[in-house]
Amino acid sequence: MKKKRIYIAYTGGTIGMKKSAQGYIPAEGYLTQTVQNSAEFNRDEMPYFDIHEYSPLIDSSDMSPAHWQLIADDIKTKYQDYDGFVVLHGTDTMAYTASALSFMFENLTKPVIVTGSQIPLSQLRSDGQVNLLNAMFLAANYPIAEVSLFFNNQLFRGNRATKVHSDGFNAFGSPNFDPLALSGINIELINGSLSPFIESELEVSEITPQPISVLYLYPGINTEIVRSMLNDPVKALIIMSFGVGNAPQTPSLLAELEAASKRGVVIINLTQCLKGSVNMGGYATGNALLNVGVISGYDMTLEACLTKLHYLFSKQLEVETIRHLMQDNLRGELER
Ligand SMILES: NC(=O)C[C@H](N)C(=O)O
Repeated sequence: MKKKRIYIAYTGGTIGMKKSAQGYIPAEGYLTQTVQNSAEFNRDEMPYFDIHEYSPLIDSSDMSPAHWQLIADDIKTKYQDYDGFVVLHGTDTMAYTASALSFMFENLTKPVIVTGSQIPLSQLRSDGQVNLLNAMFLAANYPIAEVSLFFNNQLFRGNRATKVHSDGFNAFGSPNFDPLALSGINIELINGSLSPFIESELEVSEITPQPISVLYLYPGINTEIVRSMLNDPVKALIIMSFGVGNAPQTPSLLAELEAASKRGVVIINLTQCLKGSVNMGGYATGNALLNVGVISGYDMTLEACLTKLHYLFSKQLEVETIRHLMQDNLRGELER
């Protein structure tokens, strides 16, 4: 069988960092040289690969929608020349980028796997080699045509993954959707299916920064705070609510939400709980939100919800269409 070719878009993150007086910082050229010169990455069983090192390399806390666009456009340019794509990325906002890419790509017929590490390759006990090696191997030999995130021997659907551990190797989870694949002694497919080879033209949607507020509810929250989060130019508010989608029934707070919804702000209800879905029919406290025009985000992650809003608002659709599509399953990001 013909050896596969993998394109590695290296955007930054801990994986290629080195120590400095201020803490870890991205180190130009270090990762690229280390991987190119490593016997392990050049074994016969491994695919051919090219690494494109972005300039500047960034800590993923500095990622923005403009970077999502850069990565998506980069992959589009190389799409016909490679069999699969790996995006090397910092872990802090990795789930946002994976979610954003999942919405931006239409007709994806090749795997795009986002990965990184918790300890730099330059340090002892790094998880970088295992993560990158597996991501490349999976992209070449287990092509699942979607945007996924590989970490700690698990391949997750990108728009279902979320960072759950700040300093463990098991940094990511996918609380509402079992992994696409597990990498143990054998590679085991769980929710992923291997894609038949189809020649197709990749479409990339443009994404532009959107003014979106995220409101994390807590007992005693006052209406002033909520009002300030709904001020112009805010186009959408994501409410991180209690339990199955409940909020305090304070009349002034509900009135603010209703007024905002009536003037076209898209208000979405997500749960603060890591696992499970929103059901605004469960309690009167949730039903009150439904009655003032709040829509359900079901079991979406915050990352999926926020990037989906960016994607839909960038298309300049009618607000009603956006409300409708936010509740539809577009890329496997939610289950109703
Ligand atoms: N582990 C990491 O990659 C964290 C780093 N701050 C980043 O997100 O770029």
